[in-house]
Amino acid sequence: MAQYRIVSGSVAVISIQNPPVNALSAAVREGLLLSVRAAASDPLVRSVVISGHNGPFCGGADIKEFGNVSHLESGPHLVEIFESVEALAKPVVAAIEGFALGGGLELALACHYRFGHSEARVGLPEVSLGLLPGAGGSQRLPRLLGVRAALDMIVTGRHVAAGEALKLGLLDRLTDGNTVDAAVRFAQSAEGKPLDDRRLGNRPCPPLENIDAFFEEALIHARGRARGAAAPLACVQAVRGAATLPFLKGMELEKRLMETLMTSGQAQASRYCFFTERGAARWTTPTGARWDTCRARPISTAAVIGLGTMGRGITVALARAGLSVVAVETQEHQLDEAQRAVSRMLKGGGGVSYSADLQAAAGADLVVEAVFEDMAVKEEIFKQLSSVCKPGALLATNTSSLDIDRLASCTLRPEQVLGLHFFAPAHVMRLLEVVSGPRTSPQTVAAAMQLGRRMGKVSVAVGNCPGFVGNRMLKPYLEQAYFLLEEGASPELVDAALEEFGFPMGVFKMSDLSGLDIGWRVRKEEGLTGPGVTADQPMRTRRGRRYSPLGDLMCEEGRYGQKTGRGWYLYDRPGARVARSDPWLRSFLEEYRERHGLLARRIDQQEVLERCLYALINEGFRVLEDGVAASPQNIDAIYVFGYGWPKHRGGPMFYAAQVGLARVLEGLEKYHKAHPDSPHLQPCSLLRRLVASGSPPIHKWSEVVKGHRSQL
Ligand SMILES: CC(C)(COP(=O)(O)OP(=O)(O)OC[C@H]1O[C@@H](n2cnc3c(N)ncnc32)[C@H](O)[C@@H]1OP(=O)(O)O)[C@@H](O)C(=O)NCCC(=O)NCCSC(=O)/C=C/CCCCCCCCCCCCC(=O)O
Repeated sequence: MAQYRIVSGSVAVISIQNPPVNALSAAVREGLLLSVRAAASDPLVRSVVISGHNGPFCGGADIKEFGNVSHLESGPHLVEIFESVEALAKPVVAAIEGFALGGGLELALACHYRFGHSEARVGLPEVSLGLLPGAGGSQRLPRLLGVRAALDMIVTGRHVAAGEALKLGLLDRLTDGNTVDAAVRFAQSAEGKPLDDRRLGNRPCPPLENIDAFFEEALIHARGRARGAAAPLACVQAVRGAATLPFLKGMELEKRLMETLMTSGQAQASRYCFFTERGAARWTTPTGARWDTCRARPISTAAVIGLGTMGRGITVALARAGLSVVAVETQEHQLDEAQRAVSRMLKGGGGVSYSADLQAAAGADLVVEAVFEDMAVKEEIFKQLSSVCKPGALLATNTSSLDIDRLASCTLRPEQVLGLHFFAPAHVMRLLEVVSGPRTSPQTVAAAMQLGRRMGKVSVAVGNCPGFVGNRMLKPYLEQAYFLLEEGASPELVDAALEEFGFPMGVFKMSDLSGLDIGWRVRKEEGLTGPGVTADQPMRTRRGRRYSPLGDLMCEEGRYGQKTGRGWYLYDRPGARVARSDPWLRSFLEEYRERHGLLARRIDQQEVLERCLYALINEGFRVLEDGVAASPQNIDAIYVFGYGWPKHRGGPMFYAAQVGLARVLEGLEKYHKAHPDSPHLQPCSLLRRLVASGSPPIHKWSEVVKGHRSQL
């Protein structure tokens, strides 16, 4: 687990060996400490190089051990090992290839010199795991870089490229060649030289003026960005310790803060997200296809049909992944504008050609249709693509809710039809829902999942149903928010509750951002509003269920959200982003309630959260029951990476487990009793069964799900 060898007569090379990322597991820690002691006691050894075996230096502490305190406590502790490294009376050089992250960089900081490959990256990303750099990183980095630069790295957790790390003084030298060889040569040149000044634990932190004001401001800033996460604030406290306390006292503070974080629900949730993100690559589909039994055909050319906002973003995402893309827009004026916009985003041409003719898609391996949400238009395009495109080409739609199977039926190659549901802006958002219908072939899914990875997306394979997974679950959430307005809440109250929970924006601000007219169009297609609804129908009931026409009424007033400068909030001008409360809306809601005989009551944030989130979670259980998502982890990945669900709360299904399934069930029962005309509040049978089976942990839910028959 740590290889030890002597090279060039006097240099001990200690190589961390734990593929794939050389994480610091108990066995590695054991090996590392033994090796350091061996180097210390061998009189022939005059210097030491620490490297990673087979490429990467070290991905940090072994995150898999974090859930288990006995694992964490077995083997020597990182702090103890790093102290031994720093105290060594022989120069120690870290040879960093690939990455040095978290505990990996903390190890490098304990070394006396740091050599990096020019393509390496370094960082302290513990904050995104709900932690802080708890093996001396929060104390050594500020002593090396100064408080400002260290605080930025620690609070954001960002990866820093080698070039920047050199400029910051984090790396001493860079090489384009073999890092270990260069480090060995350097170590030999440093043999016998004094090391006191190279030990960061001996150094004071570079002084900073107005230190109290600096940290007060840093805390306010971190609190604003943390959205309820504790780790960023603890990071600020720890760095303040580095700036104001002697090293050993700072280390004690770091340890206390780390112990609190490590055992917190937030760290557990963040860790869960880390593995959930990676687990999505091991996909399965409702038809039984699996990631490890299908070979993907490579995709190197793509066509995008329709160059509105989504089509442009998709073009950029594909081009950035190295595909050669032809972007097709049949409306000439839109084509020119799109070409300029895409070129701007790509900062140049970037392998994209443009055409106004669908025939241009003929040679593509993959076509992504991204025209507006109109089934008839999409059906026509799929019919044409079926004959235009080469055999074997995959035909994808970027619809956010329409039936993939219906589109597949318009083609002569239904097994090659799928949904690629990108999220706006498509070149930025990490999530991709890969939607397969009953006839989509496993190879098609495999190719799409592989492409998603190339684009740097978290790709989640889901089944076909209205809204797929994400938007299907969003519907009951939105519906409850509307109902709450009818019952007496304001958009500000609902949004404040959700933002305090950790969403970047509440449901009404989100609705203003994406445009109220989108949902209006969908409701018209579904026959819930518009000309198909006769005057004798009750306004607040559809198909025997409670219905809120509030969104429709807003659209009839021309209030589409940010784009019209008015929605649930008021904006300075169309397209402006800063939401202000609108007195008009207050009167509008009062008049609406009066017209419908609704008595406004006092609603608190707790009710907002329970009504909106439990309804969404309940639909999540239905999604699992139907087999549309393969696992609760996949649902959580969708919500964290596509819908702004706060990472430190793990995703809706994880949150339900953390709250307690019995409590969620009880809440739903209570609210359904009070609102029997709202079926989304009726607890789903899977939730009941899970509670009846003693609320097993989330990774065992699949055993209960298996008892259900998939409806797909
Ligand atoms: C950039 C990466 C490293 C690589 O990316 P990529 O090449 O794309 O590969 P991936 O698909 O991401 O990963 C490949 C597989 O490797 C697994 N993996 C990755 N990193 C780790 C890791 N650090 N540990 C374990 N496993 C890891 C990954 O899951 C993949 O496997 P699989 O597909 O899931 O099977 C990228 O992977 C990356 O970014 N990794 C994470 C880097 C990171 O965040 N590092 C920081 C880790 S935290 C840390 O280092 C902390 C250090 C200080 C610890 C101090 C401990 C003190 C404990 C005191 C508390 C006491 C508690 C007291 C309790 C009580 O009260 O009793």
